Amino acid sequence: MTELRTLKVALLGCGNVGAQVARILIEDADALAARTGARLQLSGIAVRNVNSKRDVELPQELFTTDAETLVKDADLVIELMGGIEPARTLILSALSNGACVVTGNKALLAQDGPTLYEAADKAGVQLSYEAAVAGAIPILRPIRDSLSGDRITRVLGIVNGTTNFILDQMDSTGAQFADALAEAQRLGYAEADPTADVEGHDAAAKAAILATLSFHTRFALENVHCEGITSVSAADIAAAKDAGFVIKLLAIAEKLTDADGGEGVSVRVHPTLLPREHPLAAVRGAFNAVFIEAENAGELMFYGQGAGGTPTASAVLGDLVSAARRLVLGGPQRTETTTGHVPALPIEAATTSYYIGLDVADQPGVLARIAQLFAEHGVSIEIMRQTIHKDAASNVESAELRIVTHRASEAALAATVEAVKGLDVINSVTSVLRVEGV
Ligand SMILES: NC(=O)C1=CN([C@@H]2O[C@H](COP(=O)(O)OP(=O)(O)OC[C@H]3O[C@@H](n4cnc5c(N)ncnc54)[C@H](OP(=O)(O)O)[C@@H]3O)[C@@H](O)[C@H]2O)C=CC1
Ligand SMILES: N[C@@H](CC=O)C(=O)O
Repeated sequence: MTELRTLKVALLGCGNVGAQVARILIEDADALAARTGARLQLSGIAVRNVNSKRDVELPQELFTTDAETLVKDADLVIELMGGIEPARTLILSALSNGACVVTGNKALLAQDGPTLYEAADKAGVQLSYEAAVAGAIPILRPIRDSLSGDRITRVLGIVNGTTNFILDQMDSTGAQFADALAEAQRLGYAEADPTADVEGHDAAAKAAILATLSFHTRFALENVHCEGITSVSAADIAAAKDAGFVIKLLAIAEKLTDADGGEGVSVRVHPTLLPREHPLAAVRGAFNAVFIEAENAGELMFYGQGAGGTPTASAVLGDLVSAARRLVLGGPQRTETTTGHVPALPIEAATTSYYIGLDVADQPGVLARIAQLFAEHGVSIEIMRQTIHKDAASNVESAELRIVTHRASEAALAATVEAVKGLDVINSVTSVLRVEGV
């Protein structure tokens, strides 16, 4: 039997994901060699502190704090440190040395992707990042390869496991936000700084990557309208539940055509109400799901574990085997193709349905006045439901009004809400949330 070639693999980071990647590289070495046609030898693991306790028991001699030297001698580099620096410099150094790089670092890709893609192209090596979007779900390769002969028109997804876990816990068990976040951190779903999750920045980075691949045009983080879940209250969740909805943090990238036939792409992340029977409403815990609409394929849905060390390691290993196979077979490495030039649209260009909760005086003619105001602003009402409450102490009755609109522009909705607030019969506007799937 011919001796297999050995490829040296440098691992940068040994946290939630890195530790599982190291474990699989060691435990499944023979199977990976058989699939790759080369032995993937873990040559070292760069960390901040070589003495930290790890989730997995690994040979101590593999650990180093000298990432620069480790990278210089590698055929393949896996970056799982996170953050911008030193990850960026180490990846650029690896690429310029001719190593293929696998990363899960969506924050870096969304901030400085073009520099990295260009460096990979220039060096003729592969830069892969399946793990950067939706954890274990194979989503980037299907978009880039399987759908490359089609035209994607819309991508709609739950792409952050931490926020889906938090919203699901709040909805199903009545958990407090802080407790649910602490549990997501304990389970290894959250980013090192969980602000990136709860403020929507992690989902926005993923939305930029999805939009870039789907529309063959580079979209950066500043092209993504981003709202996180910190403003979603327990009362919003309860009201949504009562009205037959569930709140999810959605990432949306869709091609829009204006009245003059001009095309653009709206990329946005925000909390969204979904009817409980909608397929994305059934995505629980840290699971993710991505819907794709394409002109010829129609509707596709991808579902699986969106966060966590072991599921994410699966995506990293898939990229590693694929890059190693190319090294074994020879020939050019895959390069990025961003041949399109579709402009990014501001949030004002997006249209969506809205849920509006109002606390109103219980008086005759109130509903008609409100409906009239919506009509005057060009916002058409799909559902209007009223529930009467009586304050036990004062005996005063008030009405809770729940309105779901047809699709309207952000600008029309904002103007409507402002006008509604000015009506003397309105006690308060209790929620304004976007709605999909009605
Ligand atoms: N967790 C998840 O579910 C997912 C994470 N990702 C991405 O994967 C990457 C890794 O995530 P995760 O494993 O959760 O992160 P962790 O915070 O758990 O681990 C980070 C690792 O990188 C090391 N590290 C950090 N900074 C440095 C530095 N300056 N020099 C040397 N080593 C450093 C740390 O060393 P030490 O241990 O010594 O502190 C640690 O081992 C991130 O980019 C994340 O966004 C992608 C998909 C899912
Ligand atoms: N923090 C991220 C990890 C995976 O990308 C998430 O919660 O989805």
